[in-house]
Amino acid sequence: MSIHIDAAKGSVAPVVLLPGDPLRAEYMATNFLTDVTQYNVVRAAYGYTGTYQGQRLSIQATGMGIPSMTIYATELMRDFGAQVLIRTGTAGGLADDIQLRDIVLSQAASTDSSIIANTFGPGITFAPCADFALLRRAEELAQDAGYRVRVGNTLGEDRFYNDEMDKQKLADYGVLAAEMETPGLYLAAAHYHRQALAMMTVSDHIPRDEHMSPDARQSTLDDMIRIALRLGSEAAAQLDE
Ligand SMILES: O=P(O)(O)O[C@H]1O[C@H](CO)[C@@H](O)[C@H]1O
Ligand SMILES: O=c1cc[nH]c(=O)[nH]1
Repeated sequence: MSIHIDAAKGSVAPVVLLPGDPLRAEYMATNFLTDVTQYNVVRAAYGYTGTYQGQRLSIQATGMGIPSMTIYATELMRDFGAQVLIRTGTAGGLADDIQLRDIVLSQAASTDSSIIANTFGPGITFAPCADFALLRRAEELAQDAGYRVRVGNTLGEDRFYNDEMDKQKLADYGVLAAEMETPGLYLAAAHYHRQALAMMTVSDHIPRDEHMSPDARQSTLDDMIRIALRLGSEAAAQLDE
């Protein structure tokens, strides 16, 4: 067990999907996995392990924000041996041509967080980025399924409510969407030499003040969840080889 995950070693699979919302973790486990066991309830950060298309996968809620994400990502990799981490989140669109329901794959994660400076000191602006093999395969799976998918730079911001930040400028520089965890995930994965990818469904468009209805949110998240599960099960099969 670790400080925030009260589970026996071996109860977490090498491939872990990471929604922020614990209820999304429960929804994913209940609706998509078979032979499910719940391995964590500490702080209601639910964790489940089950089977998808013959492969053992885990789903761990990470909470909101980079500090929370880095706790779970670190403990999963350091204490439970997780090798592949796939975030299944939501995001607010920034770019003009992003629409609600799009799936965004975070190729690189810009941030206003201090974690980069805390890690590398002044003078270095480390660029947290996705594992390329996961990124390429996720895009392929989404394209093949006919989903609208975008790949690019995302913003992992420290504050959900932040009207001081010049988000228009970020959009002008190609940042597709904003969320709150991916820089922490990519930085932790780089530290432990593991593979990570963040995928987000666009649930809001920030400049246009658009928001997905609860029904649309549910069905569109299902599309992303299927891509993440398929990607995760392929990664698990490769780890077994
Ligand atoms: O839907 P999740 O995965 O929680 O992700 C997004 O939603 C939360 C904000 O509402 C933040 O955690 C943000 O990153
Ligand atoms: O961080 C987030 C997540 C969803 N929608 C937003 O506007 N921001």
